[in-house]
Amino acid sequence: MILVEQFNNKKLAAEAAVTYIKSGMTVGLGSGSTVNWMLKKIGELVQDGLTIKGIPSSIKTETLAREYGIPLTDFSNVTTIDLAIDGADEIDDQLNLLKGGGGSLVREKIVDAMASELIIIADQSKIVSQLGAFSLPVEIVPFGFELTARNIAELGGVPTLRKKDNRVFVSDNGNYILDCKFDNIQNPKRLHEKLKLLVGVVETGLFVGMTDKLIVARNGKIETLVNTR
Ligand SMILES: O=C(CO)[C@H](O)[C@H](O)COP(=O)(O)O
Repeated sequence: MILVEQFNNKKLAAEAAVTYIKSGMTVGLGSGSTVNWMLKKIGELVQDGLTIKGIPSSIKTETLAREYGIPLTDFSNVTTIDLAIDGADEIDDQLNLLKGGGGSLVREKIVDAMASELIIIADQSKIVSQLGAFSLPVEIVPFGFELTARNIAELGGVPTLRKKDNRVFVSDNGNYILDCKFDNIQNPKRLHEKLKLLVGVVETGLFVGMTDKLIVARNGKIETLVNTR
């Protein structure tokens, strides 16, 4: 039997988030396949007269945004981002995130952290009770990566150097990524802090306490959760 997904939940969540974008805004553009649906929709709205400026969080997003005709800007021209919309690999019930499956975690974190509001878009497959089934991406400086990997292993992770097409994957920032298996990340903030203290670590895929709103599509229905912290 072939199971065909009845609804495109990523597309639904992305299009629901776009309704929060208003003309005049500077919008942080996340990365990933869910965000790509958002870019398509923003492109259509721009054709219809929406005036925004986007700040992309990856070269892939930048390329696609340009193809869709979305006007872009950068940090030399803005002091604030009104709204950022991004995807995630895992989302826990505190709306903490595990991100970086697409390898864009550093730029995503910079864009998301700068935004006055961060909306996360996802289908239901991303909702978990505890982060960590997905290996945690950690971006590291290439020099001495073997040592950084050993130090991460001492914290209880099992790091694997990310490869693509049989070559070491290199991020948009020229760095490597270690996908680190931690069984059950019980305290994401603490783990993030410990990893950040290791020399050679640039950034982790743990986005703790950053989400303002989660838009998740489940079986064709949208649920919106607002972080009231
Ligand atoms: O963190 C990310 C990329 O670094 C993405 O947001 C995350 O991987 C979600 O991707 P998708 O929408 O394709 O499931």
